[in-house]
Amino acid sequence: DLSNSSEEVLKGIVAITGKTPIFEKLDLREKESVRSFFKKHNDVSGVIHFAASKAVGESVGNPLLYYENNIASLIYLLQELSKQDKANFIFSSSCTVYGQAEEMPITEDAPVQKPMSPYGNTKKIGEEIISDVAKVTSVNAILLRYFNPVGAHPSAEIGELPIGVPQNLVPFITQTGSGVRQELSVFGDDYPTPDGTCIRDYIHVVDLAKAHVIALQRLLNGKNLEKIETFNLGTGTGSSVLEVINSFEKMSGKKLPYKIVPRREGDITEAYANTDKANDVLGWKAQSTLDEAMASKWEPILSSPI
Ligand SMILES: CC(=O)N[C@H]1[C@@H](OP(=O)(O)OP(=O)(O)OC[C@H]2O[C@@H](n3ccc(=O)[nH]c3=O)[C@H](O)[C@@H]2O)O[C@H](CO)[C@H](O)[C@@H]1O
Repeated sequence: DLSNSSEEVLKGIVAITGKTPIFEKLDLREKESVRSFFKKHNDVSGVIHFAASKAVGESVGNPLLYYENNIASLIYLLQELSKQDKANFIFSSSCTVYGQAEEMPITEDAPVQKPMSPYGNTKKIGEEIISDVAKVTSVNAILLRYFNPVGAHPSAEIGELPIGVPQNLVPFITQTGSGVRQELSVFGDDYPTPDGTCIRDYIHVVDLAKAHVIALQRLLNGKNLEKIETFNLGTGTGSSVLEVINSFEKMSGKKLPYKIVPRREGDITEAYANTDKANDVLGWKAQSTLDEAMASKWEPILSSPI
């Protein structure tokens, strides 16, 4: 889900633990390979689980791919982890579990709703599986509900480079800005928001990555820890689609060709986070503004080979 920040997370883990992570390719959908990995490495102190698919549209067309990739792999991991005396698990969840929340900003206590897509449903089901397992096993888990991750690492070595036509707003903007795409479509300007376009909470991937390092530290430290904890990871600020476009134009100095088209099915009007719990309990706060995220060095990423 967040492969573009895993390098940052790994660097953080090295800094915290002083240990070099083991790099090993592993197919989590293969129960036997998960089992043999844990047999070989019986001293795994924590797992951050990023290995999931995240394209909403693709999940509607191929739900079983999503249930296998996202749910089967999670079950195999938890089966092995729960055999350990002590196990720490961090899950990439999503604000999609809130659906269209009634109140903004959204707190972690807001009711979870059945998501509109199989992708979203894998996040909701994933959270439920982890909670059930954590209640009766050695597994301690932190569920991180990401809002909308954007931006790239300053090294420009990691960033978002979707294969094919991007479905998400920011990669579509950067590709339009660089001329790969001719024009951006804005999905609806008749929403009940100040400028009529949808509102989201865009969080810089590096801020998001740092939250994982802190969450892992919290699990390893174990102080005042509950078996299962949930945190919103957002900036706390909502931005409309037109505001994101304006920010990109300001930071890149490029004019972005766009047209207003009808609403995209399944989009909610607005979602932005109340981040008090993450601020207070994790001691984490997003540092980057939308402008800083939009100023990410995305050009080298776009021109790099897939
Ligand atoms: C409901 C749902 O499952 N949401 C997922 C989707 O969030 P979102 O649907 O919020 O992310 P997105 O980047 O696809 O869209 C953000 C906003 O931009 C608008 N837009 C998007 C593309 C475009 O070409 N033109 C345009 O106007 C869109 O209508 C929305 O209002 O993807 C995210 C991945 O980063 C997360 O996985 C979210 O869980």
